[in-house]
Amino acid sequence: MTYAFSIHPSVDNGIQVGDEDFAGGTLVCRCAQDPVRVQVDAQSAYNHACGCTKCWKPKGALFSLVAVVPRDKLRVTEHAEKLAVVDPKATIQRHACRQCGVHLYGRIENSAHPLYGFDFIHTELSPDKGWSAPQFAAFVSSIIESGADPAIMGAVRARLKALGLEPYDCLSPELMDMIATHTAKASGVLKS
Ligand SMILES: N[C@@H](CCC(=O)N[C@@H](CS)C(=O)NCC(=O)O)C(=O)O
Ligand SMILES: [Zn+2]
Ligand SMILES: [Zn+2]
Repeated sequence: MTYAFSIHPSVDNGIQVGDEDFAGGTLVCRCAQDPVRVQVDAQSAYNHACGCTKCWKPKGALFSLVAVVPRDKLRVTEHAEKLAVVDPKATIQRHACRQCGVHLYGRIENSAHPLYGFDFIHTELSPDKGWSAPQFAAFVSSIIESGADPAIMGAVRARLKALGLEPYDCLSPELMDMIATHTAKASGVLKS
């Protein structure tokens, strides 16, 4: 079966399973010369497709693939001088290569944020194999904000389901519950 759209090149032909024993690798930007390199000393978690307008997507893809790692397990090892924050006002500070445009990592600097401590990465930027597989699709309706025809949404959701990526219009229930629990504890509604 061929489709008129690409969810993402890493999943269009089926999803590769992750390796339980994988413990991290390198992310490399797309510059032919002097690429930015980021060392991640952890397996990724919560890997998912994100349809929002802010997450970096390869050309032609409707979705980004984005995962998290602990922020203390990520460090820029080469050409940090090429990085710039895409939108300094955003919750997630996305550090992109000014030359080739890919986002090397996103970081939350507000320590009160429910997802503080997670850095956001795109494992497709790594030559290493074994990163955790995408599990669900988030912010699916948001692809319309990037120009997707609303008429294809039924087909997009059906394709995501067929790939095993349950579509949600915000984050997955597990993550939404985690965020709400953090908020309820911060306000005192729940005991911490
Ligand atoms: N509909 C909006 C949704 C943006 C959004 O809320 N993105 C989520 C998923 S990445 C988020 O957590 N954003 C925080 C941020 O971008 O800093 C869009 O597509 O721009
Ligand atoms: Zn680059
Ligand atoms: Zn996103």
